[in-house]
Amino acid sequence: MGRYRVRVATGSFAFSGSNNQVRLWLVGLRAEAELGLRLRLSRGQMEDFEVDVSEDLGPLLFVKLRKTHLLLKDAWFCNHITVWVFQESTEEKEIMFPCYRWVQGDGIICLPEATAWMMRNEVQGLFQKHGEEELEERRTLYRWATWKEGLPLSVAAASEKDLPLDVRFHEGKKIDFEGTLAAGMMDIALKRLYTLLNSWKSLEDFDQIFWGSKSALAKRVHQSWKEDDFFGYQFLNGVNPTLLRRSTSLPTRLVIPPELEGLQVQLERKLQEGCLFEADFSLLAGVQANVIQGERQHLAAPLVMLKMEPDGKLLPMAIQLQPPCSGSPDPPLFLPSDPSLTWLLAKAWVRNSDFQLHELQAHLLKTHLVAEVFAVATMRCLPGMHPIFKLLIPHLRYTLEINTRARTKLISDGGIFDQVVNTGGGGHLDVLRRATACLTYRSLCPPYDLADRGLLGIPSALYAHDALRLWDIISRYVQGIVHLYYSEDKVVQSDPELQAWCQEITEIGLCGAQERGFPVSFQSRAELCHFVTMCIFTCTAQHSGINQGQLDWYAWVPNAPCTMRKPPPTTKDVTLEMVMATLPNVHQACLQMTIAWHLGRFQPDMVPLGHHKEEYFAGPGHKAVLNRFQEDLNTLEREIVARNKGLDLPYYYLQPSRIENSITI
Ligand SMILES: CC/C=C\C/C=C\C/C=C\C/C=C\C/C=C\C/C=C\CCC(=O)O
Ligand SMILES: [Fe+2]
Repeated sequence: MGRYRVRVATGSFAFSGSNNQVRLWLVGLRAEAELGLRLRLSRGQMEDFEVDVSEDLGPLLFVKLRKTHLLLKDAWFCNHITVWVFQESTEEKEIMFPCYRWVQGDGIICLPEATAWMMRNEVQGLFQKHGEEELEERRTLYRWATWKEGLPLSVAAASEKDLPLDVRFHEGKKIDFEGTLAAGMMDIALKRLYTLLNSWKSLEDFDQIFWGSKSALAKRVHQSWKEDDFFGYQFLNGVNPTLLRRSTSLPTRLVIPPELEGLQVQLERKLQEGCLFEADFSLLAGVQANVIQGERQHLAAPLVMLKMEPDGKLLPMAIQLQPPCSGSPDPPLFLPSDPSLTWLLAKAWVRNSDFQLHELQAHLLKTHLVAEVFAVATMRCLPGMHPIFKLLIPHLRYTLEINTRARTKLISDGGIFDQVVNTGGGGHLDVLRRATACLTYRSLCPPYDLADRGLLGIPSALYAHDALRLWDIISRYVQGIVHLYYSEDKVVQSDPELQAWCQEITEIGLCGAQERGFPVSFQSRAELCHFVTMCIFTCTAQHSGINQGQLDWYAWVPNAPCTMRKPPPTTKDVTLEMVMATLPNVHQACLQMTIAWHLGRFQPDMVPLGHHKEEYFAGPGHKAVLNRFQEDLNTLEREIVARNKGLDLPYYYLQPSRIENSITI
């Protein structure tokens, strides 16, 4: 009683095709019919068929798929099924059934049509029921686990092999990821061999391992790392732009000895002028340092005071390496006027502390682990036809696998942190715990975070500028989509799946983060938009801003030493021997360079922000919103490129074409 054209689209990456047979059914409101097609599921191909169906199916609701095999199971990646219904008046009506999943095993997969969510209360509750069944299954596939107490929950998986195929790396990504690591290990072997024959006594000796692939900015770091303005610059626009604050008073931990009265006066003057800034690493105070191959490493918890010059340069004025401690003499203040090696070592200590807070707090916790909570909650709470699922899923690609790998190779017992980082051996977990305990909702939202840190309206604060622009662009995109589906606040309030998702993130995934400003429900469209903007910003722009700099700023090891092998200086007598005995040894330095390159380099299969190919939504409204998003991103791209042309040091981590659509590395 009807004629249909059916298109079956197979994914285009390796192994997407399949030799197995797939059976297809069209499911309408009144009846369903098997199509009896013989599909050739070739990678990257679309196959079209015309079929006649004798029953009256009524309006089409679902397509059902079932893969069967004789001997060999061969998973198939289905992009989507599209059906055109021939109407009486030859006009065709197109109906989309997005899939973008692996079809494995011989279970039935049921794809609701793309606009199902709008009709969930109609068609006899069939969509509703489908959504409930889907969630029931997903809740068994994606379970929460406590990897370590005091950290956000993670996905239950002992290794990446335990993860569902749909969230695993595709073959190309896996080969690239594992291949570059292997190549990096070869590099290390060669460098160690080479340095065996040479001495390791002066800072220039680090040149012996400073070869292989490195960026132009890394070479500039090599050249300029000792300069004070270069040191200051990194707090604004380096690998970790998240710590600096404008001072509102002199920090209480800053004890200025009477002989430095002049410094006190200067600090107070800068404070009054609004040009005084601070970077406080107190979170590291008292953290146990690692023991690497029997040698105790050391940690500091510095405070750096900086002033901003009229030309926008940020210059360090004083460094206190440890907080004062009752019963001990006051910690010394290191100054730019100190002997040059003394000052250099004090700055190196700050850079080492920044490495810890950057990697553990800004990078791992505030992008990777938080994004994982969004990912698991999304899989558990939002059915595939839910608009927020469709909006977020492209921004969650590969995150569960990269994080699972981090838990088994990077921050695990015996992992990279234990091997070469001074917080390793458990201290790193304490830092993560402390950072989790003070993680606020505001700190994940640049308009608030930058205001709280007093960093608005500073022309030389390029991260801040670009982050705000991106926040606005993402926010407009989110609002565009949300307003298509939520006509008023009441629709938000009465969406039980959405409310459960919010609650699951805050109360379960983030372990009771409502105390730190995270919402447990959404009362309005605006609250929903703000939260979803935060999710997308975190998974895209923020991660790119924090991740890419590893390549540039961590390749020249003295600029950001992964460990310190001697205690922080307590006097100003510093020799070159002390500096070299403190900085990482050859092996530690080599491993840092390799991992920084591995994690910071451009990802070959990267999808730029807003340019995913999957089409989960149907209809012109959504297309227009997405086009607008892409145009806004292009405009920002041009602005940043033009700005950077005039800069001595370009800032490109938040250039839209370099921002990945999700956390994949
Ligand atoms: C110099 C960089 C040193 C440490 C990097 C620290 C934190 C990075 C934070 C998040 C990165 C997330 C995931 C990366 C996961 C695994 C790759 C790392 C090492 C793999 C080593 C291996 O597989 O043998
Ligand atoms: Fe990362």
